[in-house]
Amino acid sequence: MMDRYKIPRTKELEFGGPLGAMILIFLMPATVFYLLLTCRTEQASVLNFPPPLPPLSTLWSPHTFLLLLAWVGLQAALYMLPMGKVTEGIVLRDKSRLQYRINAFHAMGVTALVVGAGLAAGLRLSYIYDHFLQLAFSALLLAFGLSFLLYFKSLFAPETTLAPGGNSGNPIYDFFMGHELNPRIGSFDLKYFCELRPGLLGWALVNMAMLVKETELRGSPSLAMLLVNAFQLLYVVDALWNEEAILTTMDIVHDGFGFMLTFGDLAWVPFIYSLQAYFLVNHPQKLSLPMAAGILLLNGLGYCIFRSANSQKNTFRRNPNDPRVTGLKTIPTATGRRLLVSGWWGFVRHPNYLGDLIMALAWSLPCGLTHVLPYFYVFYFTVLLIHREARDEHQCLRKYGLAWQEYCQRVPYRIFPYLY
Ligand SMILES: NC(=O)C1=CN([C@@H]2O[C@H](COP(=O)(O)OP(=O)(O)OC[C@H]3O[C@@H](n4cnc5c(N)ncnc54)[C@H](OP(=O)(O)O)[C@@H]3O)[C@@H](O)[C@H]2O)C=CC1
Ligand SMILES: CC(C)CCC[C@@H](C)[C@H]1CC=C2C3=C(CC[C@@]21C)[C@@]1(C)CC[C@H](O)C(C)(C)[C@@H]1CC3
Repeated sequence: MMDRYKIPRTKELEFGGPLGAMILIFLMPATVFYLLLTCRTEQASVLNFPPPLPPLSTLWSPHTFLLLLAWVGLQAALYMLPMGKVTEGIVLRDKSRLQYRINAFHAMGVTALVVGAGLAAGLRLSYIYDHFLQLAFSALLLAFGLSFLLYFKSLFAPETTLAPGGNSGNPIYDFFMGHELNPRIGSFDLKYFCELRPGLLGWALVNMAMLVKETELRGSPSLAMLLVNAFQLLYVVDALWNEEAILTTMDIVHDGFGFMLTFGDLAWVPFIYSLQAYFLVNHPQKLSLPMAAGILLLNGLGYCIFRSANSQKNTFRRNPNDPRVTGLKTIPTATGRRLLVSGWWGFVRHPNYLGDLIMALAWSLPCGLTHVLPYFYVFYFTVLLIHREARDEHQCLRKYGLAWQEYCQRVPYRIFPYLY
């Protein structure tokens, strides 16, 4: 009986299989340090030879490591507090459904109070800027440590709880992709916790620290820094407010919790997504008011597309008879679910990615046009979303077959209308 629910071996390997996974395990941390070190140089040029990595003895600091643990510990404690509602995730292969506490937005409120109280008591937020490399190194160690523990734990997990995308049988590949789908300690869901809280809130805190540092150095925050902080804070607040929506994302439904997501959540997001603010501390940019207004509009446009596309799909998936979506055209599929073919989802096949990419550009533009480095996020994110789109198409074709082919015919562009 249970055999029916066993997760089959992963046959189609992504990221170039075990070799690609091995390369990424080294490349992701190397990219973080390369970008942070280059960003600290006066020229901040990607054309220059990479600055040398400081000796390990200066990167490792027990104090910053403890601070990082305290931050993750605070977020874990807030996650466990009985505030907010409890909801169910999607139906799993063995027909069970896991329960999730929805309280990330509350956690953000309490975190703001804790940080505010700390500031009032004399806490120097610019400590984060001053110890940025040490903090990134601590996050790297934490991500490696957690990934090893997760892989070890997954070896004892029942076969029905493995991740469809991380069950190849190759230890390196499964370590990278994540062998277990929803690793939990009791009711504490490690992947769900890491996906939104320590990293996303950490990103917002890092940005704020950069703003404080800039103010300490130059007397007041620049318009460019204020825009970057405001745009990215909006994105973080939006993610926490719509916490329930991540329960249907590929990361929660398909991908295991391995090095890719552990490092992505705990190190890549807070230290790479904050690169624009880090750059602005030492490379001040003059931004005219009309330019700032243009960037503001661009971010507003991106956000509107991103939010309304995601909300349209989430509303439709939760209740296809909701009056907000009943006017939209759909295609029936053999699974009983329908596909939206008008509204945002009739414009391109991934309108939410389009909005996200427009915002990515708006986050980099305040850094001016003289440097490539602050545009790293735009390049990386374009590659990530094109790759993600291909993975999703593949899964949708398997799920919906002919109906998906009809959808692709009726909505020919994937992300960029008339381009791609
Ligand atoms: N900032 C960052 O680093 C990142 C941000 N993101 C953002 O996260 C958000 C979620 O992205 P992601 O999880 O990749 O995918 P999506 O939210 O786009 O979900 C894809 C799923 O939506 C459903 N779907 C696709 N087309 C239709 C349709 N026409 N009608 C109804 N349902 C449809 C399918 O699932 P089903 O039919 O089973 O419901 C498909 O698998 C996006 O806004 C993205 O930009 C993502 C990655 C990184
Ligand atoms: C560089 C590696 C090869 C890949 C690392 C990927 C991760 C950094 C991202 C994978 C999916 C993510 C999501 C978000 C952040 C980045 C990672 C973890 C997300 C939490 C950002 C906020 C959004 O509103 C969201 C929809 C909640 C995102 C979900 C996916």
